[in-house]
Amino acid sequence: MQVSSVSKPRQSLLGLLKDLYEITKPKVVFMLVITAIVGMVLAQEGWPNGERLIIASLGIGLLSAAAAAMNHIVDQKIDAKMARTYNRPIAKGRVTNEQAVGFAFLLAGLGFGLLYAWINPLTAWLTLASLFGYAVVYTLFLKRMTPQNIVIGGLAGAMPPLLGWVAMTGELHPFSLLLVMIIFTWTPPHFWALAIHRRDDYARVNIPMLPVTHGLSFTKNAIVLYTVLLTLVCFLPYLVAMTGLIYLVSSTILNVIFLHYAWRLKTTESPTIAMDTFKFSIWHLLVIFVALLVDHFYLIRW
Ligand code: HEM
Ligand SMILES: CC(C)=CCC/C(C)=C/CC/C(C)=C/COP(=O)(O)OP(=O)(O)O
Repeated sequence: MQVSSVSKPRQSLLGLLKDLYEITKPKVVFMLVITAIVGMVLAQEGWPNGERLIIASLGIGLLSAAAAAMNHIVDQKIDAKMARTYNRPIAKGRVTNEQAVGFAFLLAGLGFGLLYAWINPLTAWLTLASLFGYAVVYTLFLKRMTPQNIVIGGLAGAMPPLLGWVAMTGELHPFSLLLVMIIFTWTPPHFWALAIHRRDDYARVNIPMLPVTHGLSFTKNAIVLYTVLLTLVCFLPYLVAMTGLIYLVSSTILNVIFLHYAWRLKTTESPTIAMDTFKFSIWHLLVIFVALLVDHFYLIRW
């Protein structure tokens, strides 16, 4: 049999599975599911029904993973040109468009079906809307159009606590919106810190991220302002008696540290401070959501 010299070597099944796993952005999806679970737990007294919690987490996780895979499909050309992303499976051609599209729709169908059949239609539709918000509205349009891309697009990634809450109760509760607001105001400092570090990457592919369009100084000020806003938003769950002192003390300490990072990012020239701030942002959100859980079970009011 003749093998064309231009044909790519076929990769093993294990290699393909690893690549498909990678395009689901597993660490991000893990974090999204944690925030959804916190929404589920806070929706009632004590623990929610275990089986319902697992199915809802699976459904929200599958739709988030599908959204991430769609982001890889839409962004493959720019991913191929950026130092951070050039080795991604679709950008490199290790996963074909047909494979990726089939995989993304399979995950989306499974996730939607699980939520619709076993949880409730409202959760299924809202989660599908979040997928659409991230994979289409953010990735296909906003990302390429405006430096406010991640502020508006961040709403999709902020939705899981509300999705989790609706999964348990079938209703939209204002308390769940406070959790959405925390992630919504956290997203700009989370991402812009990374975008400062990767500014040249985004400039090369003409993606109008804030440090490219408005410069470093403007972006650093915006990070400080959003971190102040985040700190204020984090007081709200305590002020409306949704949470107790464990949450208040934990979130305040975390926000003071985040503010310190943001201030150092603005005022020092350290080459590592932008990435340090980005990395801290992930721990910050994770610990705040763990604190919400602990607070739910060991409520201390003052
Ligand atoms: C529009 C909103 C967002 C944007 C633009 C954004 C951007 C990014 C980017 C570019 C990375 C990759 C950094 C790298 O490759 O080293 C990243 C990593 C990460 N993001 Fe975000 N993010 C957003 C929202 C979120 C949300 C809502 C969450 C979770 C609640 C989240 C959690 C994470 C985590 C856990 C990582 C680390 C992943 C890893 O180490 O592989 N992000 N984010
Ligand atoms: C159903 C549901 C809750 C959907 C939300 C799905 C989701 C994966 C949200 C996370 C947001 C995120 C990682 C944005 C980065 O995209 P980017 O294209 O700017 O980053 P990249 O260059 O690393 O791909």
